[in-house]
Amino acid sequence: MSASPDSPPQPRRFSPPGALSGTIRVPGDKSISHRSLMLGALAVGETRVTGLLEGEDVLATAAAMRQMGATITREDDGTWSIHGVGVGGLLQPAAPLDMGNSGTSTRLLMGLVASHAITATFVGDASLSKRPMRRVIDPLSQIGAEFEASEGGTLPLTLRGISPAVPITYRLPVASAQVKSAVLLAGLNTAGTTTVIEPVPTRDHSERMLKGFGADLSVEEKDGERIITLKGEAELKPQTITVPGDPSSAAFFVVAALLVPGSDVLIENVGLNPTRAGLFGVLRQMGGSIEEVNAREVGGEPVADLRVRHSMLRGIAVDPAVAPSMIDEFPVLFVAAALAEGTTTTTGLDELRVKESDRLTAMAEALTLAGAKFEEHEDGLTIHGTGGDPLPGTGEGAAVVSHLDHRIAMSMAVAGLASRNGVEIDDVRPIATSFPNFIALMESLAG
Ligand SMILES: O=C(O)C1=C[C@@H](OP(=O)(O)O)[C@@H](O)[C@H](O)C1
Ligand SMILES: C=C(OP(=O)(O)O)C(=O)O
Repeated sequence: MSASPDSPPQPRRFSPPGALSGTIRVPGDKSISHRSLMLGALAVGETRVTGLLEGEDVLATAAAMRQMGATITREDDGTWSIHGVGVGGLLQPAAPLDMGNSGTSTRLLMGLVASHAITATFVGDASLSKRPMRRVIDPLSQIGAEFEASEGGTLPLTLRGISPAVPITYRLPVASAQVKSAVLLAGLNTAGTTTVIEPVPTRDHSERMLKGFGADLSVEEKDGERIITLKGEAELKPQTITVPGDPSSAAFFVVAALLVPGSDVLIENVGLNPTRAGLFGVLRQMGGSIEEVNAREVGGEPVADLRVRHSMLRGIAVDPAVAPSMIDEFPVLFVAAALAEGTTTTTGLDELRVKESDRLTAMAEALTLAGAKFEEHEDGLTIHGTGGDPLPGTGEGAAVVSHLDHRIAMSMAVAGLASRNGVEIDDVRPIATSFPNFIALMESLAG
């Protein structure tokens, strides 16, 4: 699978498989994989990474870091080796940085470039070129970087970094780990103290990993807010990193096992950082049988194996406060809710409208086509579940539209497993951005 514009769309039908059973291991965490490459590229010496996610988004980050001077190689056993250039040592890229479909690559790399005296042009695919970049342009302009971008603040854009940059204190206007990380990464090569105030906590991989690489970073909690302080002109020390499995990828198989009658599945090595694991708590609240076994720590992150068994789910009102800890998991939660008993309400999800697609409208359209019942609101969906009956599925000649969004494609693949007639998806190429072996793992569980 490749989302390269040169290859034609790949439609595919996902049909009810019978019970799912067996043991699988999902690929490495996407957020941690991006950050391993970026921080490794800024350390002096060799960083070694095992379990790196080899999806298109992460490979776009690797290519960009190479364009800016890092030496990054994959060894035959799958270990990645990164020789960094040192903080302040990024080189002027000779060509535009192609970010593909990846918001994380774009926003975090904009932070890195902003405090180096280099100029970079960022380009991306049709989905990424619609996504808002003003949220990083604003704080990075405050440090002194300059931008040439369209009125709407979208890609393609050119960023002229500055060194020395001005250290800032920035209060996040949106709950976004990407914006937080962009400001912190810019702070690495900025003399003085950079502070980010986070009114709503988001995934904390940047903080954990910056500390792990030896940056002087501290986090204080005050009046329910997180205040993150980073001392600049850092010297990062190379690390040996084991990337835990991605909970956002495990989510699809957790929901599939809950929905398909008779299923009993073990998903090994799932990262359970509390800023990421919100979905599993919500599914348990709905009555889902998800057991954590062999809880341990991998690469400084909590990890466990998840045993998931088919369960009758009940609709609930999902607390909007958990949204940041499961922000990428709502599309597949909507699928779970579509088969629950009673009504599930979700609110506070405006951010879903600016992901790879507008995930509220895309899921509303896709679930309608598959026969689910719900209402779309400004900031969420209300879903009326079937009470455990399979969804009808898509009819002859009808295909759900994935809008270049891997999570829409994978969520509707799960809906197909839990349907009577199967679900046809217009294009499964986007799945390769975050989960290249998704279909192979699904087939292995279906026996
Ligand atoms: O920092 C990260 O690695 C990510 C942050 C989130 O985006 P936002 O910062 O836009 O919420 C998430 O949706 C994305 O998949 C990965
Ligand atoms: C939103 C996502 O990723 P990104 O912002 O990196 O494109 C995602 O993986 O669901």
